[in-house]
Order: sequence, then structure tokens, then C-alpha cells
Amino acid sequence: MTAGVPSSAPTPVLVVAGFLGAGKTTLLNHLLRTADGTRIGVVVNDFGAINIDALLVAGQSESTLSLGNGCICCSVDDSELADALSDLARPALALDLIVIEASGLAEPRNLVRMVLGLDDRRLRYGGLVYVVDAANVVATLAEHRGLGAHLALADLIVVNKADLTRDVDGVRSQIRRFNPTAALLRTVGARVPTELLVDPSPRAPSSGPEQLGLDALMRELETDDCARDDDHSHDHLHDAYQSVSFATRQPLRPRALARFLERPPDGAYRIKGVADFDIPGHRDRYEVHAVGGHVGIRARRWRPDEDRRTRLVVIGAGLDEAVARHALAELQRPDDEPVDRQSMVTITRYLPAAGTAEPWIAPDAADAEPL
Ligand SMILES: Nc1nc2c(ncn2[C@@H]2O[C@H](COP(=O)(O)OP(=O)(O)OP(=O)(O)O)[C@@H](O)[C@H]2O)c(=O)[nH]1
Repeated sequence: MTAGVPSSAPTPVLVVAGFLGAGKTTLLNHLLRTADGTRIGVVVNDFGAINIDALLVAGQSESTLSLGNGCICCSVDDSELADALSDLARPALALDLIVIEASGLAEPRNLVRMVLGLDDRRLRYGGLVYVVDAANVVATLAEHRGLGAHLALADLIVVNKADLTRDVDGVRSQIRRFNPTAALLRTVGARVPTELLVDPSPRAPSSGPEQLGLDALMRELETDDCARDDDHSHDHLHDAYQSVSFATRQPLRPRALARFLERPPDGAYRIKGVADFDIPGHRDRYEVHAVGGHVGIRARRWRPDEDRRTRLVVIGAGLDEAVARHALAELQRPDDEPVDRQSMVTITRYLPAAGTAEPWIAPDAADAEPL
């Protein structure tokens, strides 16, 4: 593919949404890694006070902009998003695609509406990719009725973490109740083929259903209470969630962090961030994740220009924020505490085996399969 959209062609703006921990950042990073000549700009937004997602994609994209604290769908105002997108539409950047990664608690309706309402002819709406966690989506749909409406808007639904469920058929029939037409892909590691997202639009190859026409989409959005509600008194998914952010220059205790990820405080659903242990032989930057009890850790060297701080965000429903803050503070190793090298095993056992990208991706796994 030729890099850079000709100046006359508007750059597509693709929205990537999905519930907490489904695999949105994984999809984005896969796309950035495999883009091969395609120039991609990224707008990331996260729920906590520290934008962890910006840290997790940083350095991989042509241009990454991160939007402030709170959900892009209402805390970030339309003009802030419009400015961020106009900035990325500059001809000098010659981007082929702009991807907005919404926070796991965002309302994709509002985001789609904002993108459709952009007054910039250099940009066009590129569709909504909705990522679901195959292992949790049935329970999540039962718990949050609003998620069905999110699925209904999607052009492409990525059923990720296929390695964690045997009942892919059950997942498909649940999704089809809300969206009978969108292209469905099952993936491990959100490895969606780049061609599907970049050119010409995010839809299934030949037999795939048509993306909702713009008129139909606008009608659909106009019937949404949320879109017309200016005082934000409506129920947003994130209203029911709390988040606690934590940053420190103090090294962490590995065993305490492992325990925290494995047995998070009551009500915590999602933990993510980067951690520093400053233990000889383990001075890397550890990226940590926990989603509904599943722990994942990766390590790489800190770049010289990086801010070498631990930054963690805990997101949950019914989370006692004081308890979470206290537990996070307890992860820090006081200066007078001896370094316990052995305890790093509790962390390193979650690292992918040498030569594998992730423990759950078989080296010869197919990228993605229609579902
Ligand atoms: N088992 C398994 N884990 C996966 C898969 N894809 C991603 N993960 C892991 O799931 C965790 C969450 O992935 P992310 O990509 O950060 O999820 P997200 O949707 O961006 O999360 P939020 O931004 O917090 O909503 C990470 O530990 C990933 O490595 C998969 O296919 N299988």
C-alpha cells in the first residue's frame, strides 16, 4: 500500500471500542506493528487519572495524542476531540488512518456522533470496531444492558480471547441478538488483518454485511437519549465504576504486586499499568494487566527517555477507593527493606516464554477467522 492518503481523499477515522480489558489496546498495537507502510495516527483516551493506554501504545505510532482524564464520551468535550483530530489531519503527517481508542467504559454512540459531526473535510468517519472478550461477554451483556446498544452500532465485531472459551457458538448467538449483520471475527491477540481496517473500510471482505449507511446511522443516533442529553444526567456505563490511580518512584515489592493482581481488592475488575522493581537482573519495565482474574505481564527495557515510574490504575464497580489506595501504597518497598530477588519469580512466571509473543498465542496461530 502506498503510504499517505492523497491530499484530496479524506482520512478515515476509525473508532475502536469495547468493554474493559477486551483487547482494544492489543488490537491497536497489533495494527501498528503490522501496518507496514501505512501511516496511522492514534487518539487514546482512558478512564483513570493516569492515561495508561497512552503509555501502552506510545512510541509505536506516527502520532499519538492522548485525551484527558475521564471518558471521551462526555468528560472530553467535542471541541477537544475535534482539535486533536484536526491536528492529525495536517497534510504534513499524510496519515492513511486515524484510530480513536475509546476507554473501556465509553459510550461509542457519543463518540461516533462526534466524529460524524466533525466539520473538517479532510476527515471522514471510518466505522466502529467493537472488541469483546469471548470469555466474559455473555456475563457482561447480562450485567450491563446498555452494551447491547453498543454492539448494535458496530461495523466489525472482534470476538477476542477465543483461547479462553469453548463456547464460541454461544458467544456468537448472544452477539447476533443485538447485531444480526456486522462482520464477526474470532481472534486471539486481537490479530485483525490490517487490510480489513485500513482500506477501504472496516467491513467483512466480499460477503460481509454493509456498513450502516450514514443516514441510517444518524437516525439511529438521534433516537438515543444519551446523544440529546446535555446535562449528562443519563446512565453512562462509567457512572457505575470507580477508578484509583497510583504513581510512585519507589520500587515495588514483586510478591505484593503479584498478590494484588491475583487477588485484587473487592470490586476491582481491571488493573493495568507499568511497574518498576529495581532488582538486579530485573530492571525492566514490566507491563501488568489483570482482567476479571486473568493476569498478564510483559517486560521490555526502559527507553532512556522514559519516565521510570510505576503507574497503575485500578477500575472496578463497588470498589472501596480508600482500601484500594491503601493496598497500592503497600506495594512500595521501603528504602530500608532488603531486596528479595527470589520473589521476582512470582512476576516472571507470567512472562511469555522466550520466542513467543504472548503465552496464549500459538506461534502458528491464524490471524483471525470469520465467526
Ligand atoms: N488470553 C488472552 N489474553 C489476551 C488476548 N488479547 C489480549 N489479552 C490480554 O488481555 C489484557 C487486556 O488487554 P488490553 O488490550 O489492554 O485490553 P483493553 O480493552 O485495551 O483494556 P482497557 O483499555 O482497560 O479497557 C492484556 O493482558 C492482554 O495481553 C487474547 O486473545 N487472549
